[in-house]
Amino acid sequence: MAASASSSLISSRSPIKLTSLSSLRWKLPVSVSLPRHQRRRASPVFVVVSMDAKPTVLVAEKLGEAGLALLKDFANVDCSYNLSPEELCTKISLCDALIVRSGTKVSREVFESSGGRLKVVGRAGVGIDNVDLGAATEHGCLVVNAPTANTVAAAEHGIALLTAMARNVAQADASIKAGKWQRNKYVGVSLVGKTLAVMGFGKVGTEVARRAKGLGMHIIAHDPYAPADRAHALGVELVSFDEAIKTADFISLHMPLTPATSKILNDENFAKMKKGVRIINVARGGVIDEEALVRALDAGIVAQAALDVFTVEPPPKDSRLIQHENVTVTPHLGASTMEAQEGVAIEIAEAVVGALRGELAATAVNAPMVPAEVLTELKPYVTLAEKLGRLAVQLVAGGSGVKSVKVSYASARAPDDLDTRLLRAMVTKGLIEPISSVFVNLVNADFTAKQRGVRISEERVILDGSPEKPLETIQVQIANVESRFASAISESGEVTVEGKVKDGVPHLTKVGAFEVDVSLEGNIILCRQVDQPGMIGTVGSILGEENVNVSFMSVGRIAPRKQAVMAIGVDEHPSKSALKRIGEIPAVEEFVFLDL
Ligand SMILES: NC(=O)c1ccc[n+]([C@@H]2O[C@H](COP(=O)([O-])OP(=O)(O)OC[C@H]3O[C@@H](n4cnc5c(N)ncnc54)[C@H](O)[C@@H]3O)[C@@H](O)[C@H]2O)c1
Ligand SMILES: O=C(O)[C@H](O)COP(=O)(O)O
Repeated sequence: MAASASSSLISSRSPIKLTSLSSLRWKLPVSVSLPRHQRRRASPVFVVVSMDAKPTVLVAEKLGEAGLALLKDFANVDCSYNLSPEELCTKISLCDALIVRSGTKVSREVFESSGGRLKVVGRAGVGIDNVDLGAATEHGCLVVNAPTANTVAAAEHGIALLTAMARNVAQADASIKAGKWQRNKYVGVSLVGKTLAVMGFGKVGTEVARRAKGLGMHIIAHDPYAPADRAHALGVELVSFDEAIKTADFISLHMPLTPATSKILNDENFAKMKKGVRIINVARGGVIDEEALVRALDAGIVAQAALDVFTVEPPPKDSRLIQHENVTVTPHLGASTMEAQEGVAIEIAEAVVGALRGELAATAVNAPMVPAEVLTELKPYVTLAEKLGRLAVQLVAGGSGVKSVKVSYASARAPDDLDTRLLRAMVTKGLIEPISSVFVNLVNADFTAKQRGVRISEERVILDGSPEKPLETIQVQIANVESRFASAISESGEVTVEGKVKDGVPHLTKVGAFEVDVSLEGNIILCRQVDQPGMIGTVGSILGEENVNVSFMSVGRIAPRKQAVMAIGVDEHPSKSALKRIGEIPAVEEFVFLDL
């Protein structure tokens, strides 16, 4: 049954070993062939597709052969290049994954057109500004990228543009091919001793700095998020944005395109630069206001620019910027070396195949990343969290809207040592999936809860003792609702369930004020009765007669011969008549069947 399959998770960006988590894959299909209710029960926290049928991967831009071979071993691969937006939207409903470079816009329409089938978008490169991340998250679609394989290629291209620009290589080449010999016109500038400002001291920026140092340049860098010690280790000084652009002879751009960096080089900032500054851009065209750059070139503030990327790609043929004689351009070639493209193809193919298999995604862009060792430890608690969510919501009476949920984690660990994002996502999944048609995973859990107006707060209860286990108990409480099983309401008025992990197996240990102990491996019947001899036998025999296997029974009572709650774990779904017979036992005051 579904409960035997566990959940698949997401990890940190650092390379990780997945073997210990391979058992986390869901075996049940989530493909279109299954009835909806079964699909919901089988849906993992993270991904993805049927392990029975081959998934389909649409490769929408050219990808290196080694990557294609990896994909073909696992999936049906449809290589369709140069699709129009309409064609992409039509095809996508038949695809489980999509792989693109920077030339394909993966817009909201693409996610909407996929009808929920698209589960992974792989960006074969770094920049994900062509993917609508918000829409991906809302649709529970994981976005992965290949952030490392083209770093050196981009840095080398930056240096190529820097040196070619300084010595007018492109212009002189065009001139000589036009039959001219203009030695005086193409006198260049030297690099040694000049100041280069690296804007964005990430992977590419760092490699550019390293190489430019070898050319004898003085390097400064601006990056609000880069650690100063990494810069110092390379002999690079981190400075403010203004200081960087005011003092540099050369400015090389290496930041992502974000709302904060969009058109960051504009009229106002060009006016602050040294007259005769030279600009290199191998990041994204949109970080420069291109019209302002033309004005700065015309005014002589910017002596030269070397650009690999443009706001619109390809740029209009008659663009003044492209045609400007002091501008050197290449058609977004930064990542285009044989080596980088093979590397990127392998990196993205591995990420996409892994994600489709339900393994950890080390390069997830739109999901919280939880380190692999934390995941291994949290695995049984992840299942517990989902089951408690499922139980709690089924205890709510129809018509009561679930709006306010509190999840309490009791642990001897220091709060910083326990990452609860994954557990919160799983409680959310458990709460929402039984009452909706939404597929909830780690990618879209917070969004889905917010969209449905469910506020999930978290509380840490710090326990004394040794913090060997990550958690002692997880408690889920739903406030301001009525319950189908009155005994599930705690003294403080919330539907309350609590559980713990025993020998690696999740157990329900509390319902309302009643302590019980039942393994959360099958389904559960909760009965409130007057505590008296023979009750376990009576209920057990009814279930036996109805061919329902009882896996666990536990009774929690207020006091002997007073009210008690019996929790019965059952392997099968009892028939209506079995449940009716239990309800008719005179001592039974209320009962509920809970589907896990
Ligand atoms: N031309 C190409 O073919 C090509 C190839 C590879 C990468 N790129 C582009 O280069 C850029 C850098 O890639 P990367 O792999 O080094 O990414 P990265 O994430 O490793 O580095 C980006 C750095 O920019 C910094 N940053 C963010 N906001 C900033 C701001 N407002 N000011 C200054 N710095 C800021 C970040 O802190 C980070 O350190 C990206 O835009 C990427 O798309 C282009
Ligand atoms: O962000 C990147 O990785 C580069 O811009 C490369 O883009 P490309 O894959 O379209 O060459």
